Amino acid sequence: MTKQGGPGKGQKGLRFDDDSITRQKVKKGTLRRIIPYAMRYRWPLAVLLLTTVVDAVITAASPLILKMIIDDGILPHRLGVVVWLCLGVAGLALLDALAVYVQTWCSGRVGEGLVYDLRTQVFKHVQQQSLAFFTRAQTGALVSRLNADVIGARQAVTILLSQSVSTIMTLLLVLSAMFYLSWQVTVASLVMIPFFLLPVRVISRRLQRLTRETMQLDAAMSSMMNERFNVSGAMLAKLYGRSQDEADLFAGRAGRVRDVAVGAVVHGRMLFIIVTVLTSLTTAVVYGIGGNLTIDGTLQIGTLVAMVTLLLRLYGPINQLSTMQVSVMTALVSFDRVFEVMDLEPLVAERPDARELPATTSAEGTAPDIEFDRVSFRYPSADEVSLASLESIAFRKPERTDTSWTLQELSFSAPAGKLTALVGPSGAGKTTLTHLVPRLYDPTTGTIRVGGHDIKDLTLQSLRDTVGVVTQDAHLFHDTLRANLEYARPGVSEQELVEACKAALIWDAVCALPEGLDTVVGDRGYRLSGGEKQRIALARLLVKAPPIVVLDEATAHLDSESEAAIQRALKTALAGRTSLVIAHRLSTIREADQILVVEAGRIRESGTHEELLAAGGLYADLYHTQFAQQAPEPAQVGADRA
Ligand SMILES: Nc1ncnc2c1ncn2[C@@H]1O[C@H](COP(=O)(O)OP(=O)(O)OP(=O)(O)O)[C@@H](O)[C@H]1O
Repeated sequence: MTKQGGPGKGQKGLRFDDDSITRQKVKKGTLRRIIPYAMRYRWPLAVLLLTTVVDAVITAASPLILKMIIDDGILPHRLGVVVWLCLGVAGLALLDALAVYVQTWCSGRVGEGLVYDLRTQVFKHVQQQSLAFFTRAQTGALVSRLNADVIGARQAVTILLSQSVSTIMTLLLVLSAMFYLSWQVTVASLVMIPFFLLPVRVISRRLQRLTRETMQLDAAMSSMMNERFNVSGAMLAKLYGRSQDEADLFAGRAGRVRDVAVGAVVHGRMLFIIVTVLTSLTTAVVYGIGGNLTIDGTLQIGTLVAMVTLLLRLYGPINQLSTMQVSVMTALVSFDRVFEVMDLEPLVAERPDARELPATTSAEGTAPDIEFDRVSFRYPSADEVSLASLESIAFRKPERTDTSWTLQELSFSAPAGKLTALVGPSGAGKTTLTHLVPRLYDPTTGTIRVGGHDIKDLTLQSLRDTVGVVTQDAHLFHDTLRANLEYARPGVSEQELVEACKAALIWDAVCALPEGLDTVVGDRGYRLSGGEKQRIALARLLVKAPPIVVLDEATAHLDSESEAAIQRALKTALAGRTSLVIAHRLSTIREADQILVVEAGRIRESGTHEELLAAGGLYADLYHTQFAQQAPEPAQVGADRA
């Protein structure tokens, strides 16, 4: 998340003008890495280069024909020559149009193909990152890698190959033609060019920086919109009465985008003005000197016209040549930024020789057990999981010291098919512990085994097929209930969906919805109550039917009817499964076959409810402060257990 000094105030934490972001140098070897991408399109690229050469030849040749029309046709009154040469010019114009058409098609094919390749690769790679990466990287910055940078990277291939070949070919051919026609006029017209090249270079460099900064600021702006326009962000702004501050903060960011964009437009225009002035001055020189030579009779009038036409065709490539280095650098930096994301090794990776976890069912006695063997865990630091440019905040100092262990030397076994409850004070590390089982994070030291297999030896797919997780605030996609449930197991039958909903005691509520299972839910859809959402999450778990269940019970206080419904639904969901439950309800704790008391990242006590109460330790304290008031009437306990 973006660190903020406070809405509307100076954004000290944000460093958009950070050198690491705007002045990035291209890393060594980037060019070499681009080649395989380009090679996939070698045929369209070859045609692209061929048509570029054809275009350059026609550009240089047509003024020469113009000269011949005037000098060899019009002046000596030879109509036949004029007609044939004009037909030649028309033919060349058509050929050039065809060449440019094919060139554009090939360039689009290569460019868009490259955008597709890079986008799909980055998307897949980002999905493989560990949860730690997503807790740090800004969504807007990530989205901009897939949009702006990927498009910038496309330029690298198209500019590098087609523009550079076209520029160099045109320059060589046009200059040769000019020298051939009159070396004196050519030299005179070229003398001024160096005086213009220096300012062009300086301005292009500034333009490059401004373009990069615009990209970064745009990413920050879209990040802010992403955060503020989702339901939770919008609600927070309203509840704390910060709408005006938010508007001011946004106006500040939009203002910077405006200022930088104005700078970019002005610099771009300055380049254009310089080239126009240069063209006008040199045209004047050519007409001045060439006119003189024509009056002398040294030059023919057709040669003079051809010289001026060639000169006008020279400045486009000269301008491109002076800015090409900058354009190529900008495009290469974009490639670099895409590679930077792709080089980020996922912290949780599958071993090359990973094995499938043998399929098990949830039938009593066949679910695998879970074993923690001296497991310690420390949350990875920022530079291990993320990139400064994805956080919009440069790392200034190491974030943590080696002593900040979240879990220390945990050893326990959650028996197969049994319910293990985790209790403990807030911040003790219970959620962190459960995140290690489906490998959302990997332990820093120690081993976790499922069914006797080290989970690091298993394929991620088979592990995640085996472990089902229900978090406290279950997320539902903005889609129909049916699609949300099918997400757990694509292809599940209607009958199974209905059964899962019935078992999670949510079927009646689903039937009461405007369109039943086809009601759109999630962030922008139909709002379900907290209890309903929990039971939908349980139904989704039942659709998946995993042998191991990791569950974080809702802390929200529910009315006794909903509480009883969830409790019954839970009993069904957990039956026969190896369950690890972060328990907030006395009823769950009483049901547990084993209770682990977690405090400050360690397991302090373990046993059954009765044993731990009798021991009079931490659990007994917790029981009296947190759970005792939930104690139901004796009659209800009896009913629950029945
Ligand atoms: N993504 C994270 N990065 C860094 N530290 C984290 C992260 N998530 C949690 N922590 C820290 O780890 C510690 C344990 O947090 P955890 O959420 O596991 O506790 P908990 O026992 O589940 O608490 P609660 O019952 O309040 O949910 C806390 O000090 C927390 O600040």
